[in-house]
Amino acid sequence: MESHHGETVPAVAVIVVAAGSGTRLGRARPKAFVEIAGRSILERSMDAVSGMSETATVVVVVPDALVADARAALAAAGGAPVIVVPGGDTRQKSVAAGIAVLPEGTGIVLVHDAARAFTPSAVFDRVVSTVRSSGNGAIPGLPVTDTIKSVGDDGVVQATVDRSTLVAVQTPQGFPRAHIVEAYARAAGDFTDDAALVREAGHPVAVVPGDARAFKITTADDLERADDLLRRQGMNQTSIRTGLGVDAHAFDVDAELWLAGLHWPGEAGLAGHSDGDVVAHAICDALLGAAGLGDLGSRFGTSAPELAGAHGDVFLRRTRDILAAAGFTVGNVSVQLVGNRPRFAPRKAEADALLSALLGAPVSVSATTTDGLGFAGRGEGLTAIATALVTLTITA
Ligand SMILES: Nc1ccn([C@@H]2O[C@H](COP(=O)(O)OP(=O)(O)OP(=O)(O)O)[C@@H](O)[C@H]2O)c(=O)n1
Ligand SMILES: C[C@](O)(CO)[C@H](O)COP(=O)(O)O
Repeated sequence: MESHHGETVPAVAVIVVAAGSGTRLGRARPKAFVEIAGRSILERSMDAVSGMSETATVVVVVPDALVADARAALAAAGGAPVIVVPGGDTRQKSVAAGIAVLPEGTGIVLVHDAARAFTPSAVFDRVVSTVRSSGNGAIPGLPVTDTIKSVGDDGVVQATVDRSTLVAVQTPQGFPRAHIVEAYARAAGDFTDDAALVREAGHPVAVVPGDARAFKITTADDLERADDLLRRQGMNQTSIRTGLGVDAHAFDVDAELWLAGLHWPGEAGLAGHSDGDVVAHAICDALLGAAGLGDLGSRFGTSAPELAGAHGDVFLRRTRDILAAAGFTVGNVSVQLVGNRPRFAPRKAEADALLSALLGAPVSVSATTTDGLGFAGRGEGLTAIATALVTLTITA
């Protein structure tokens, strides 16, 4: 996919595997079609996919006998069109059926268990952003909290396993398309997750933070847990707030340029008490404003000697921590840089990845000029305008 500024942004596809029978759940219907409080497990999973920050192609893999029903139900639910295909008799075969119908131009593939019906959309975004910035696979995982034992056939404990290197992995699992296509083409044997195949094919896979709500509905107890979660969500109120931040600095030809947290060798710098990084400063103002927690000036005034010459990442980390301490979660940030130089597009992906990692949420920076108008058009300085979305959950 070609972006406004000419750089290539890999298009994302999500394969939702929903073709399992749900033997361990023990219901008459295949598991993904079992309802929780009036909506099927599959429909609830689709909510998380629709909540992703970027639009993805969605492929849903269902039992052969339910393809027509699923097509009708998903079309009736509205939203973007979904490709529905029949699965196989193992999860791996169902994923392979989804891979076979991926459209041309897909660059990043996420595979998600429909059975993880309450996975927050932020987990999908986190996986996409890590695959995009690293060029390798990424899977969500949680630390193992129980003591783990290996046990012999006789039921007697053999050893205590060191859990410090263990992680319980979830979905969505994301990969560059070439890695997962190669891994499935070479698959020898049946594996329980996609990362295992991709590792077998020799590609690295990173673990990113998972989420307790991404638990897999496997047994009847898990259905009860799902009911409880819905009840608790009904009692919690999430407040969504947006904020706007604007910053401008004049060029200083004797200074080094730091912009969007990056060093730009050979470019004129920006004048200021700190390093003048307008992108970082506008983001901080947008975040603080959204949370009603002041602004850059009141939080990090020019009287603070330790902030003289400070780089943008210092302000971003501090702002992130101020919001987290007050209970806010950053949803996403969008920034537009206004000015003639530097040419931003070649380093957009690098800037987005750095800022997203700093804030733990998707950040997208774009750039534009003013057709020669105003101080930016005359090449006297730079402006950045940022918007931020933050959420605050109040538990009743
Ligand atoms: N042949 C299969 C088996 C599993 N899955 C999907 O893979 C995910 C994870 O599998 P699991 O939870 O183990 O589902 P089931 O195989 O249905 O469960 P069981 O082993 O209890 O039968 C589920 O969303 C399931 O629908 C699939 O698409 N095709
Ligand atoms: C893909 C998976 O959900 C990651 O935890 C898991 O491996 C599926 O395993 P199952 O044996 O099919 O339940």
